[in-house]
Order: sequence, then C-alpha cells, then structure tokens
Amino acid sequence: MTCLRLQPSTLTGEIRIPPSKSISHRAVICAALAEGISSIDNLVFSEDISATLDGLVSLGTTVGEVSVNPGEPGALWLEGNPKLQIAQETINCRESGSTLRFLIPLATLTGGPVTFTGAGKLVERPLDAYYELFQLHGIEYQTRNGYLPLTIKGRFSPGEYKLKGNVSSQFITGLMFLLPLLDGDSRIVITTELESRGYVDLTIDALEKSGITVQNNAYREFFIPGKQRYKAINCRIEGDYSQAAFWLVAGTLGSGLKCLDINAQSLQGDRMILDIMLAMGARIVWTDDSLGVLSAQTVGTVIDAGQCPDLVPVLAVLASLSKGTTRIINAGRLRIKESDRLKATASELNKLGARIQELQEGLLIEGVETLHGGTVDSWNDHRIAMAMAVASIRCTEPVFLTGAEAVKKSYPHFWQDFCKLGGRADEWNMG
Ligand SMILES: O=C(O)C1=C[C@@H](OP(=O)(O)O)[C@@H](O)[C@H](O)C1
Ligand SMILES: C=C(OP(=O)(O)O)C(=O)O
Repeated sequence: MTCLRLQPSTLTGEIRIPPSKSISHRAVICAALAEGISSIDNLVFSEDISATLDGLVSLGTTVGEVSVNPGEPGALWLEGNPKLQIAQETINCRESGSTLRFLIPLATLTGGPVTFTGAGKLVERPLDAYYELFQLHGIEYQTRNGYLPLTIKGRFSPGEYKLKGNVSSQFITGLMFLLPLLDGDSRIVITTELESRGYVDLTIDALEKSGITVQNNAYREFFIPGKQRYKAINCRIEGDYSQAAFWLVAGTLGSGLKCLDINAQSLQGDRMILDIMLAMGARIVWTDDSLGVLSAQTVGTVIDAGQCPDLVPVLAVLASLSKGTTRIINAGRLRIKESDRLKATASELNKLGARIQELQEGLLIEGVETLHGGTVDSWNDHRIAMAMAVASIRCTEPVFLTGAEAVKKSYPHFWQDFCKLGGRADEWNMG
C-alpha cells in the first residue's frame, strides 16, 4: 500500500484532462459489437478501462494498441463481432462496476456459461436487478450468496425489461447494449424516478454513433427495435468532467487553474459541476480552448447529487472550505460505490478538521476556515484519494494518505498531474 505525504501547496497552471471513463467504456463496447474494425483515440488504460478491454477479449474481440507512449493516452483498434463468442470463460472485472454491469447482458449473447469475478468492494455491489431478470427469462445463474463469482448460462429474449431507476443506471446501459441485437423489439421500463440519467444519455449517444436507434420516452421507457447492427466507429474520447471537477475545486481553493480538452457542449452528467460551483460563488472562465477557474471564496448551498453521484467527495471538500452550511441530498447510492462514499468522505475529511455529519442519504457540512492535516486513508477508492489530495492543499500541516494508489482505477497519472500543477507529494514510510 502506498502512503504519500502531501504537503500544503498551491496548485496552478494548466492541465490536460484525461478522457472520459464513461465514454471510453461505451466506445470500446460498441466497437466490440460492430462488424469490422473501429479505431478509438485518446484512451487512458486505467484499471477500469483495461478490465473492460480484457473482458471484451474474453468474449472474442480482437484488440490492438497503436502509438502508446507509457503514461500517455493512446489509440486502439478493435475488430468486433456482433455475436461475440467465448474465448475465455472467466471475466475478471477487477473493481469496475461499469465493466460488470455492462458485460453481463452481452455475455448472454454467447449462451454461456460465463463466470464473472471481481475484487474489492465490487464482489458485493448489487446485481439483484439482473438476478430478477435472469429468473424471468430462464437464464441459469449461480452466485456465492448473491455475491461474485457469478456464473450465467442462457440467452435473453426480446420483450419487456423492468428496472428500478434508483439503484444504478448501469443496468439500463448494460441492457441497452444487448437489446438492439436480439431478433425482436424490446422495452426497458423504469419503475421509479431515474437517477444518473446523464449516463443513460451517454449510452444513447454512443449507440447512435454506432448506428443504433433507441427511442427515449421521457426516461420512463426506452423502446429498442431488435435486429439492429452496430457499425464500426472512428472516434476520439473527450475529457472527463468527473476528473476535471477535482482540478476545478483545487483551482478555486487555490489561485486558479485551467483545464484543457473539455467539451463545453458535453452530454456528461458531471458537467453539473459547473452549475453547482457557480451557485456556490465560484468564478468560471471559458476560453476557446480551456475551462478555467479563478480563486474564490465560496458559500454553502444545497446540492442534489441524484444525477451526479461521482462529484460528491470533491464537492464535500469545497463545501468544507466554503462559508456557511452545505447540505448534500439524494446521495444514498454513494454507499454502494467503491467504498461507502458518504461514510468515507465524512470520516476522512473530519480527521483533517472538517465538520461533516453523515446523514442516511447525504451529508451536512459546516464550512471551516482551514483544515489542519493528519493521517487519512483512501478506503481503496480513487475518488476519496483524489478528494484528499485536493483537501491537502488547504491544510496547515501535511496530510499522510494511505492507499494513494487507488487512483489507478480511473486516473493512473493523477499524482504526476498533481505535482505538475505544483502539488507536493512524496512517498512516505509509515514505519
Ligand atoms: O454508466 C457509467 O459510466 C457510470 C454510472 C454511474 O453509476 P450509477 O448509475 O450506478 O450511479 C457512475 O457513478 C459511474 O461512475 C459511471
Ligand atoms: C463508481 C464508479 O465506477 P464504477 O461504478 O464503474 O465502478 C466511479 O468511477 O466512481
């Protein structure tokens, strides 16, 4: 386990934002389902994206790398196969919820059996939505008391698929990849208010770019004609708003910085970071080629996290150093991510002097003038590790962060970027 000493520092300058993890997952999956060769540029081979690529290879896709310089985004070509076939029966999704929930429906194209394994908290992240559908569609499955490993055997048939909208949008996305390939029409019916809908928008957009039609009836029902064919794609992945959020908060708390490779018209739900930060008094500056922030004293507000769960850890840092009270609501789903993110965020920031009360479905945060430093842990969660890095810049004493390597899940070069912007991180032996 890596322990870093993070010394108080001011981040400034400009930084190229890594490609969107969500769009990357979708692009490589659509390419894997297309006949012919696709090429995808600007991919970062994080643990999660590597898990999806390895999973696709296990399902018969051929993947080749072009022009990859270590530590830099690279390009890939993929030769897809709309029917998929089992090249390897076991798919290790590592710690990636997206990989697991996106590949399960696709594995049924092969008829199985296919076994899904994983690591860390993924082993116990919920899959009940799929288990219910397996029972309805006669798919045989075996789990270890509901947890991974999961083995499935059988095929889905066209028809109606009911899903709750408040557990994980990843089940909807997973089914959306599969259903266009079945030999009849299907519907996904959402039985509660849909949260994380920006991620469903990203899925529909990726499908459209691959020539697949989905009819969105007000996010209550999605009609998906069968017998469709994915066409090969040629694309470049845009920068990731969920990752830019860390730097935007760091710049606001420090002396301003600029993010490069950010699409102002992006469909990413976490683009909401801009509205939330503006409501808190941040100063955001767009230029032709960058999204910048100036330093600002922000104020507390009410943040509804229902559509942007991944922003919560870093917003809790901003709220902790804002004037007044912030209430983060509709965030219950954070408990079923890589860590219980409500508990982890409150517990670790409080160790640094924040005043956060954990609520059942959110956080109540009283702003403080300054944080004091101390020893914290990432809870093996990349977003907690990155939030601690941002908090450290406004501490009066160093922060010792254990489990700092968790960033590799989504942003393997995070610490290099942190230091490039003036952050001071060095390995520390806790003795
Ligand atoms: O579809 C996606 O790419 C994602 C969906 C979200 O999950 P939920 O829908 O489970 O909230 C998000 O938290 C995750 O990081 C990525
Ligand atoms: C929750 C996340 O990812 P996943 O669900 O794919 O593991 C995340 O990246 O914050």
